[in-house]
Amino acid sequence: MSHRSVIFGALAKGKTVIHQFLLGEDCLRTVKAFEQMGVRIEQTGQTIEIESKGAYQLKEPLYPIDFGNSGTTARLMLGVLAGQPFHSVLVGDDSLSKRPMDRVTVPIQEMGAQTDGRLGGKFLPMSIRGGQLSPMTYELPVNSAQVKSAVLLAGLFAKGTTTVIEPTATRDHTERMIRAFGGEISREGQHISIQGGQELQGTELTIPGDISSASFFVTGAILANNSQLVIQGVGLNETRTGILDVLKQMGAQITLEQTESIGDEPVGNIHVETSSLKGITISGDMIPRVIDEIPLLALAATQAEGETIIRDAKELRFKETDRIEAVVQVLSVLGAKITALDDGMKITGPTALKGGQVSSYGDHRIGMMAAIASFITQEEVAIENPSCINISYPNFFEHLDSITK
Ligand SMILES: O=C(O)C1=C[C@@H](OP(=O)(O)O)[C@@H](O)[C@H](O)C1
Ligand SMILES: C=C(OP(=O)(O)O)C(=O)O
Repeated sequence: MSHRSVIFGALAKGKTVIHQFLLGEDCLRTVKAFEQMGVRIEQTGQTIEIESKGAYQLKEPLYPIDFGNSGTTARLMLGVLAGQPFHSVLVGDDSLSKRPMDRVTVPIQEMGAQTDGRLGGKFLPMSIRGGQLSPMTYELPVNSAQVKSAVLLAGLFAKGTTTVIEPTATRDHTERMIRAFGGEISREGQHISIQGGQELQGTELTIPGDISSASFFVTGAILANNSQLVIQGVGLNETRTGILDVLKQMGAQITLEQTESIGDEPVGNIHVETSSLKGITISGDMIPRVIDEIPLLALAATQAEGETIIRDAKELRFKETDRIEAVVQVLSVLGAKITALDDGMKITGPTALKGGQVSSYGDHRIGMMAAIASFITQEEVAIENPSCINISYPNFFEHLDSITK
């Protein structure tokens, strides 16, 4: 959510102040992107202050914008740049340069943006020249909040109403944030509509703790012996709490205490303790609600009684790395009984895990999953290239130390 708040703060007129708990590299990439377009942004500790003249006053960037490893930032920014009457170039790291961008360029081209990129226009490095956009109705061909958000962002610049049809609900932070910045967006069933030409207004907001980051410790506490943990101030938006629902279905002792709402987002404390798990099937509409937590669910499944089957999750193959292959490789090295399926994986448990040397595959979520696995392995787990964890969770090891002491 933090990169989204920077995007909306930069598009909104006036001053925006964002307070947050985690400041990942992906958020800082978004800050740099807008600085290159003339927006004044100051960061003091965990607070970001943005002073913007609004969405129509951005300047043409002189140099390529580097999105590093962040697919969300690159894709959402394609939606923003589609509405800008200038040329920009987008680049990323090795992983991002291999992730499909046509899922966003197809709809924004139809709205009127011109894009080109490597390998027939599908990959970064990519150039985009935006301008006057026409609205469209777009049915998402993949369950992706990133694509939904990019089309809605482009829709802010189109003349008329843009509608995204979402067959399966995906995270709705973009929609909630548009409202937090004074914009209007409506939802009727699977149709989400936005009127172009709205001017967003700067605001002050606090970003709740990220449930995907909290999930590492939730899973660790369930698997470790004799543990009890309370994680405070976590965002409990129901498009994101699938991990808690699935773990509970597997038998985990988790209770939630909603303490407040920050803006439109419910926030609360998660209480969790050591639990015995059983295998289940995870598929269908649940998948978008757990998409980033599937590596952790696979780890949990190695300790669950019986078979866990994860299906309908082919999107995992298009993340920072092919997360189906990466999870299967890492957990196999540690001794799990796990096999890859075309659109998921199958895990049989419980299996005692041994230690070993595993790769993070340059993927923050794989690196953190391996670190949590070490809670239950007989020997040490050595993780190659752990620095990728800074992408979403720079103080992960500090927090890990503090809860394991
Ligand atoms: O919109 C977002 O912030 C994200 C949406 C998800 O991607 P998709 O919706 O494309 O699957 C998720 O995997 C990604 O880490 C962040
Ligand atoms: C931030 C993530 O992904 P992306 O690179 O798609 O933004 C993620 O996997 O949590």
